Parts: sequence; structure tokens; C-alpha cells
Amino acid sequence: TGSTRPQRLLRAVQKKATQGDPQSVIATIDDFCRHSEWAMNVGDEKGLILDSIVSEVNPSTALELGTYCGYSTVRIARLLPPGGRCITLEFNPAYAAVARQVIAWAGIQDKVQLVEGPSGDLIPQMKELFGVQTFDFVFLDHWKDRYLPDAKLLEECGLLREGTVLLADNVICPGTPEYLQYVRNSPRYESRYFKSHLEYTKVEDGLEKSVFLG
Ligand SMILES: O=C(NC/C=C/[C@H]1O[C@@H](n2cnc(C(F)(F)F)c2)[C@H](O)[C@@H]1O)c1cc([N+](=O)[O-])cc(O)c1O
Ligand SMILES: [Mg+2]
Repeated sequence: TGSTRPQRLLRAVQKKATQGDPQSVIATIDDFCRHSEWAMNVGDEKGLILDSIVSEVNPSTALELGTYCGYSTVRIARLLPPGGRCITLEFNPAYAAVARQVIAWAGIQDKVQLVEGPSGDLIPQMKELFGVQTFDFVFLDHWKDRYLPDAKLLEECGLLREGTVLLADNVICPGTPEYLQYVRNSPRYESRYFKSHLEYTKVEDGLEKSVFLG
């Protein structure tokens, strides 16, 4: 009945990060993952690319698939304009419980709606549950074999508009070959690869930014 890695990550945040300071929460998690225990957060290097794209899009409504411990949720939510919000989907209740506390410690819980459940069920309910018209920004960082079906589901549910930006983590490592082939070959997307490294390592990875053309 020991602790889990997400619980140890949360303990580090509550011990070392300044409450209400998103940047210190981000720095504490990066330090924990680099020097104590690796964890599958998007990390500091890819995180800077994420930051620059979120800032460029300046989304009123953002969707994140795969909350995990809430690291990228905090990165995204801290950059949202006033009134902006991030809906983040998490399947694993234990991870969701940790993420809620990380997000609260950062003080940005009012900008975040964390929803527990499978994307296949939740995406079709976005309009009725949360009054979402369309998303301005989508960050895909959940199970890699769900990127393609969920992108197609977002299209089918009318949740993407001309100009919606999809940003996908791990398109090289662990890899999302079917998703990559789709967004790079579909006439409905303008896609670009941002080369980087797998979080906290020297292994190549990258983010794929795909603009939905309507
Ligand atoms: O497997 C990786 N990520 C999988 C991430 C999975 C996370 O997404 C959640 N989820 C599943 N469905 C939903 C939804 F949306 F349905 F609610 C949410 C899972 O419960 C988990 O917390 C990964 C692996 C490596 N790596 O180096 O092995 C590096 C990375 O950056 C990674 O993201
Ligand atoms: Mg990832």
C-alpha cells in the first residue's frame, strides 16, 4: 500500500511549489521528473513549444485529451485570456484525483474543467454538457491509438471550426503513425512538425501542429 508516482509528484508540488503560482508548479514537476522520477508530462522543452502555440492561438475554449497529473493543463490554463477555459479529459480516476490537486495548487482551477471518462463517450457530449460550440485549440496527449479516432470524432461532432489548431504530443516517441499519416495527407488539415525531444531525455520526439481548414 505504498504511494504511486503521481502521488509522489503531487507531494513534491505541495512541499516545494508556491501556492497560486503556476510557474513554480511547472518548475517543481520538471525538477521532480528530471532528478527524482521520470513521468510522462510533456516536459519543459516541448512545453515551451506548447506555450508558444497556445499564446499564438489565444484560445477561448481549449480541449486537452489526457490530463494525467495536470502538468500540461497548468501550462495551457495559465496562458488563457480572461474568460478562457480548458476542458481536460482523464480516464483514470486516481490520476484525475492527483491532477485536481495539482491544478488547485497552481490556483487556476477556475479556468479548468476536468472531466472523467472515455473520450469516445465524452466528446459527443461536449455541446450538451459544457455548452461548447467549437474548440479553438486541442492538445492530444492521451493513448496514442486514440489520437486518430478522436480527431475524426471531433470533426464528426462539429467541434472543429476553420482555424482550430490540433497539437499532438509524441508523434515520434512513442509515435502515432496513423494519426500523422492522416493529418499530413488530408486536404482538411495544414500540418507542421516541431522537432524536439522526449521529455527529460535526449531521445527524439516532437509535436505535430495541424490546422483544421473546415
Ligand atoms: O503513453 C503515453 N501517454 C498516454 C497517456 C495517457 C493518459 O491519458 C489518459 N486518458 C486516456 N483516455 C483519456 C480520455 F481522453 F479519453 F479521457 C484520457 C490516461 O488515463 C492517462 O492518464 C506517453 C508515453 C511516453 N513514453 O515515453 O512512453 C511519453 C509521453 O509523453 C506520453 O504521453
Ligand atoms: Mg505525451
